This record gives sequence, C-alpha cells and structure tokens, in this order.
Amino acid sequence: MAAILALRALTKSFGAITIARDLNLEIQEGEAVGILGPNGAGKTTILALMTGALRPDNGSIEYEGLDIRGMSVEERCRLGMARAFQIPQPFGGMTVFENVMVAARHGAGLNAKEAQAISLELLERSGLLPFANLAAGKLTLLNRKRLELTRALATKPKVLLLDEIAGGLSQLESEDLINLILQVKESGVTIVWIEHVLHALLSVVSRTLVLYQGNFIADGDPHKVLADPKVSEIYMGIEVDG
Ligand SMILES: Nc1ncnc2c1ncn2[C@@H]1O[C@H](COP(=O)(O)OP(=O)(O)OP(=O)(O)O)[C@@H](O)[C@H]1O
Repeated sequence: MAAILALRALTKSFGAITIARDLNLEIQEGEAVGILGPNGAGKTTILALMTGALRPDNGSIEYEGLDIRGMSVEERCRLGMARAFQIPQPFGGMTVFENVMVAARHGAGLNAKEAQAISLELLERSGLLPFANLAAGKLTLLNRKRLELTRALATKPKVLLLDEIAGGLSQLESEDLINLILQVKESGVTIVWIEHVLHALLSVVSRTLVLYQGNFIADGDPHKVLADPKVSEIYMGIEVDG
C-alpha cells in the first residue's frame, strides 16, 4: 500500500545548520507518529516542509503517492493536510464559531450550509459549543488549544500535523487535550506530532522518530526508541518532559 505521506531524499539547510540530510520517511494511513529531537533539531521545520510553508533544497514530499513539492499550503490543505500550531493562532476578534467556519469554508472548501453543520458538530465534540459566540481572543489557553485543533479538523484532514500543542497545560488540561486527539486518531486520521511533553505524546503515538543533525537516528516503538542509548545520550542534560 502506498504511504499517505512520504519524504524522499529530503534535504534542507539554513546556512550552516542542516535540518534534513537525504531524509526518507513513509507514514501509512491511520498511523500516529511522534517526532522527537533536541531543541533546534529542526522538527518544526520538517512540519513546515510537509505543509508547504517551507520548500526543501532537494528531494520530494509525496501525499497519497502524488508529488506535492510545488503545491502551496492552501493546495495541500485542500488535499487533506492540516496543521495545528504550538502557539494557537485564532483570529482573536472573531468568535469561536466564526473561526471554525473560516477553516471549514476555506480550508475544506465547503459551502456555507455544510460548513455550519461541521463547525457545530466539531465544537460540540471539542467541548467548545458553550463558547461559540465568544471572541476567540478571550478563551483560556486550554480552550484556545481546543480551538486550534477544532479549526484544523474543520478542514477535514486526512493527515493532522501537530506542533507542540500540549505545552503550558496542567496535567488535567493536557489529559483533556489528549482525549480529543485520541478521538481524532480513532476516527482514522493520520497524526504526525512533534511534542516535548513526552507523557502526552506517548499516550497517543505508536511510532516515534528522533531527528538529530539532519537524520532520523531512531524509528520504531516509542518505548524502545526512548530506551535506545543513542537517544538517551542526545537527551542527556536536556529536559524533555515539561
Ligand atoms: N526561516 C529560518 N531561517 C533561518 N534559520 C531558521 C529558520 N527556521 C528555523 N531556523 C533554524 O533552524 C533550526 C531548527 O529550528 P526548528 O524550529 O525547526 O527546530 P525544532 O526542533 O522545532 O526546535 P524546538 O524544539 O526548539 O521547537 C534552529 O537553529 C533555527 O534557528
């Protein structure tokens, strides 16, 4: 079966900093994959290459077997790739409902009626319905993160890319967010998640990669990857759980 998302000999540098060195990766439909790596390893850059916010120096990215290298963020979003950011980026002056509507209309290309239906359904699922008419800028951090996830889901993704969304939450709040992400996973959406909050990541992903100096130095069962001496050596002295 063709991978839903693949990196083929991907290369990317910023001056002397190499982010990806002939990087290869295949992610199958329905997989939940975590990408770890020390600060500055290039995890966010890899997600940006996947979504189209950045272009590789060389190599290609395939989505459902299609070379999407030349496609914009919007084109990739229409195909089914959505990204939720580390720092939630709602339109603060618009209501929660309007924020989700924009994603459904422009991200998924739905008409007003379809967009309204999916927006209400997703707001209900994420527990945000009581805040639907509130200005998004007034939400608490947890609710802003829920909104960020809801907006990504409103684009009807087949692949959901999560960029450190568990940071800054209490234990209870992160459990809430994890439950929401688990529901998304159970619905069959493929998840690629970069996250420093390890316990959150480990409760969702079944495969973990470690990015270091332009290469994936480990790939496999998350607990085995974390027990790998190569991985512990990299993380020595670096706080990964917090
Ligand atoms: N547009 C850019 N131009 C130049 N350098 C950049 C650019 N974007 C990122 N970098 C550099 O590339 C490196 C990787 O950054 P990136 O944010 O992808 O790492 P990361 O693994 O996500 O880090 P963190 O875990 O701290 O979020 C960093 O040294 C960063 O300063």
